[in-house]
Amino acid sequence: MSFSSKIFVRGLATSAKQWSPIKTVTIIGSGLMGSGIAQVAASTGHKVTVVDQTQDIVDKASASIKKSLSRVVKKKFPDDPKAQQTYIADTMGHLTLQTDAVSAVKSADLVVEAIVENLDVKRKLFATLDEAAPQHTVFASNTSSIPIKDIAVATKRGDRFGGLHFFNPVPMMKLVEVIRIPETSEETYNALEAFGKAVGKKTVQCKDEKGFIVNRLLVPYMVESIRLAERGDASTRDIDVAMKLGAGYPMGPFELLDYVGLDTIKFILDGWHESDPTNPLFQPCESLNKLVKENKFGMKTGEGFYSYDK
Ligand SMILES: CCCCCCCCCCCCCC(=O)CC(=O)SCCNC(=O)CCNC(=O)[C@H](O)C(C)(C)COP(=O)(O)OP(=O)(O)OC[C@H]1O[C@@H](n2cnc3c(N)ncnc32)[C@H](O)[C@@H]1OP(=O)(O)O
Ligand SMILES: NC(=O)C1=CN([C@@H]2O[C@H](COP(=O)(O)OP(=O)(O)OC[C@H]3O[C@@H](n4cnc5c(N)ncnc54)[C@H](O)[C@@H]3O)[C@@H](O)[C@H]2O)C=CC1
Repeated sequence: MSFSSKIFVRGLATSAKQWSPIKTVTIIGSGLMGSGIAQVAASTGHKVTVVDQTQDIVDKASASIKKSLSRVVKKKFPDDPKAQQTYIADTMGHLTLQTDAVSAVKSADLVVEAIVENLDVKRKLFATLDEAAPQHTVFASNTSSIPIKDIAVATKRGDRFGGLHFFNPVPMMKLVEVIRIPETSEETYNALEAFGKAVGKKTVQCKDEKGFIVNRLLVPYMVESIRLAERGDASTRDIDVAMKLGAGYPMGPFELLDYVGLDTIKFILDGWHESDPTNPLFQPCESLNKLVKENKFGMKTGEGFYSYDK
């Protein structure tokens, strides 16, 4: 191991040039994604604090994580209830859930933001955390669609800011997109990539452009799916069946839209439409807007393009 890498691995976070492997993680937002990121970080030995707005929300997140873990352990430790319970207890033992973001970042090596897909709310959060977090703390957003640089401007730590874009459901999806902005230091990028691998994911790197890789390619597919249904060319159900049986997708587009959350989808599409109003891909979708107006966000509310047992 070269001299520099020895410093690289052993060095304490005493200067911007050195970093320690990420051990303590704070996740802001305990919804679909934040709870999943917390789960995979805690189950891989990281000390995790998850923050949301109310105790009721974090209690729900705790229950959701336990439910997911109970599914994971059935496959991980078949016919071994003791090992199953130990895995769940160990994971939950690494998790703290609370509602105070400022205290939650005081000893964080990494803060991952997974709150609502709204730039102003993200900026406000990061500006507050930038004042509260230690100098060495790395910030990352799990945003689906907002350029990381547009979020990072709210802080004074562009060199310690990046994107960690996980996929839903986090315990099952093997990918995380690691995004850097021009200011992201090499040490920060390496720390983010190492964290992605440490939680069991395959990392890919991409530029800080709209939708990174996967979402940028999902847009034409999912937008055209809705247009196809709105034109009456096929039903949502048949479009889903067709893509699962004809293209081998695990979910059809409408199942996926309901799974992701129509509120999030609308935030994404509205944001891209605002930034590129003439792009035909980003034109508003009538059926999507109608469902969101009726608070039908998909699986998370029990009804979207389809209805679900809550
Ligand atoms: C109007 C249109 C506008 C478009 C605008 C722009 C759109 C751009 C895209 C926006 C996307 C935004 C989201 C984002 O940023 C990125 C994403 O995350 S995209 C989504 C990526 N994810 C997928 O594509 C998921 C595809 N689906 C699947 O992989 C599978 O269906 C899934 C794994 C979810 C479920 O598996 P399946 O076999 O289909 O069925 P089961 O439910 O029976 O599960 C089988 C098995 O798997 C385990 N398991 C499943 N879920 C979990 C979980 N949450 N936790 C733990 N374990 C889980 C479990 O063992 C299951 O077995 P059981 O016996 O049922 O327990
Ligand atoms: N849903 C999906 O499939 C994916 C979503 N993402 C991104 O992850 C982020 C979160 O998305 P979801 O988990 O789906 O949303 P969600 O709606 O399930 O969860 C968001 C959570 O953030 C909390 N929150 C909002 N403002 C907050 C604040 N100021 N402080 C603390 N908590 C706050 C909410 O109470 C809610 O629990 C978004 O940026 C989204 O684009 C990324 C990949 C996949």
